[in-house]
Order: sequence, then structure tokens, then C-alpha cells
Amino acid sequence: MSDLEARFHDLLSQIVPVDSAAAERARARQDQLTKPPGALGALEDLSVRLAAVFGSERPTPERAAVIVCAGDHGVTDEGVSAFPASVTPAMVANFLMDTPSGPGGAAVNALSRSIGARVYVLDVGVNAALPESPRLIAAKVRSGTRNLRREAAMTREETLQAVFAGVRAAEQAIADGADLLVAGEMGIGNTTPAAAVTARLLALDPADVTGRGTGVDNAQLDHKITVIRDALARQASAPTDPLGVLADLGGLELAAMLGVMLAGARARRAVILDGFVEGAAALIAVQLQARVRDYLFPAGLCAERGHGAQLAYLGFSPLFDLSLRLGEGTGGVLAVPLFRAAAASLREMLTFQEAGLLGD
Ligand SMILES: O=C(O)c1ccc[n+]([C@@H]2O[C@H](COP(=O)([O-])O)[C@@H](O)[C@H]2O)c1
Ligand SMILES: Cc1cc2nc[nH]c2cc1C
Repeated sequence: MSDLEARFHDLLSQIVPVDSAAAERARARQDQLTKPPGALGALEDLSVRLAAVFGSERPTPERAAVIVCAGDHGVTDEGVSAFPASVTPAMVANFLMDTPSGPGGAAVNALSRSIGARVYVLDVGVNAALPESPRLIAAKVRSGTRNLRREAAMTREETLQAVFAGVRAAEQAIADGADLLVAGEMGIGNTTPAAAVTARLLALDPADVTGRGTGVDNAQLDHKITVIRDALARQASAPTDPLGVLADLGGLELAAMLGVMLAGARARRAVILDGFVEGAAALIAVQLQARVRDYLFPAGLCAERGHGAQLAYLGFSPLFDLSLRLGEGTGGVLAVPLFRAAAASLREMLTFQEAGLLGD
């Protein structure tokens, strides 16, 4: 076993179960708050899950950070995206650009500013030199993956290097004060590896989990499904080895997001998922270590086909459906105010008894 693989197993074993006693106290408190029991709907369940993560029936998830993991994909040679691969470095430059409104001119920057979340940009595999920036975490493993239609996208070592880059980025965000981590990504072509990983890990037909990504037409969608079928037909990874599936069919930014999820869980922070690409990384995370599931939180249902199957497998109900299909972590960022509100209901609402509203 390589040194990295040994460290990876240590990381998995250091993830402890969430605090179910705190969850029970939070549930009991929700039931006594000045409202009909259950009237805050999904916010109540969210608050109870947050209590379990933070080990308190009065959780305080306030500071949010989004880690946008970026990488390129050799499979773009097959024409699986509506946009050229050059958009990946261009968008990363946009995430880092100084604008009159503040740092970053992309949707994730604007949405994050609107809710006071910090944006970290992590390069694990962009196929171009990037501008220097204090906001860029430079951890390029290689300049994009290999073409997964023809060969394994990454070696196991490359995969683990990208995972640990994600771990370090999450640890940096946590050291800077984040208690809500949003996993986000940028990588032209990455809905193809996300669909391939999902099909293999959930034993589903590629046609059922492959969507239009950035907006491919019907003919391109059929071709994309064929590319994924060819990748699966190489039979180079078994569903019983999720890390092997990630190396074979995944991508560098998927691996980095896995690292963000594992590091977040180890540090007992909540990790908010965005869309379909995050969902694929989450499947790997929970198949490697089932305890991670309780630290992961869905945001909205995204428009990419297959996201619903991922959430169903994970046992999550989405918080909203805004037909988002952008990526970057945008859906996760939009969910942050709901997390703060859910926790505030537990902390700040009075019980009937505290409010003196109890009849006799
Ligand atoms: O995460 C999602 O649900 C999602 C759905 C559709 C598109 N994306 C974004 O679009 C890019 C991938 O789309 P594509 O068509 O190039 O595979 C990548 O940069 C993602 O951030 C992301
Ligand atoms: C412009 C653009 C922005 C993106 N952000 C995430 N994926 C993207 C794909 C494109 C094409």
C-alpha cells in the first residue's frame, strides 16, 4: 500500500458518527417551540441534522465557504460538451478576477457575496497556466485527465493526490473559520465522468443518468451516452472499489471534492452539495465510509438527469427546485441561508413554556 493510500485509510477511519443524542434533544426542542409541531417543515429536519453534526441542540452554523474545485477532462476530445475545454481556464480566471463588485465575476462569486460566503478556488487539473492570485489554491496534479472512453482517467496515486488537495483546501477554509462547507466544481466535460461514476456505482443504465450538461442537443446526448457505455465496457474498475471507480471513470475535481467531503466530516462540519457532479463525488464518499452521509446535506434538485437517482440513493430530499444546472457550487451557496435559518429556529425561538404560553 502506498503512503498516500495508507493516509487515505487513516482519514476514513478518523470520521466519527454524528451526535445522535444532540439530534434527539433538538427534535424534542423543535416539538416544544411556539408553533404547531412540524410546521417549519423541512427546516425542522434540517435543524435536527445540524444539531447532530455540531453536537449541540443549539447549533451555530454561520460562516460558509465554497471550494470550487477545477479540472479538465481528456474525454472532451470525444465532443461530449456544448462548450470547448478552453472555457475551464477562462472561467477559473473569471472566478479570480477583480471586479467593481469585489473579487470574481462568475455566478458563484456574485451569489456568495450576496450571502457573505467566502470563495476558494482550487486548481487540481486545469489544462492551462492560471493567473497568480491570493485566492487560488494551486495544487495541479496533471493538466487534465486522460480520455476515459479509451483508458483510465487517472492513476490511483493521481486520484489520491487530488483527494488530499481537497482535504487541504477544506482544512484551510475551516482554519479560516468556516463551519458550512459548500463543495463546488468547474470543468468542461465533467458531467460525462459524473454520469459514468453514477452508472457504475448505482448499477444504472447510462441512458438513465446522463443529461445535457452545458446543453448538448439530442444527437450529442446519444453520442455522450455511447462514450460512457464504451468507458464502462472497458471493465477496468469494480463497483466494490469506489476509489478505483473514481480513478478509472472520474476526474481530478471530483477527487478533490471527495477530499472536501471527507475532511469536512472528519472536522465535524456540514458539507453542502450542489448538483450532479458533487452528487457523484458524494456517492464515492458514502460508499467508502457510510458515516460521511450524515455530514452531507443536499441543496436543490438540479436539472441534470441522474441527480434525482443520486439523492434517492443517498436518502436525501432536495430543499428546493430552481432548475439550476450551472455547477460552481451555486446551488449549495443558495442553500446557506436556509441552514442558518433552520439553526436559528432552534437557538432563538422560545418554547411554549419559556414564552409562558402553556395552558394548564
Ligand atoms: O453539477 C451540475 O449539476 C452541473 C450540471 C450541468 C453543468 N454543470 C457545469 O457545466 C460543466 C459540465 O458540463 P459539460 O456539458 O461540459 O459536461 C461543468 O463546468 C459544470 O460545472 C454542472
Ligand atoms: C460559461 C460557463 C460557465 C460555467 N460554470 C460552470 N460550468 C460552466 C460552463 C460554462 C460554459
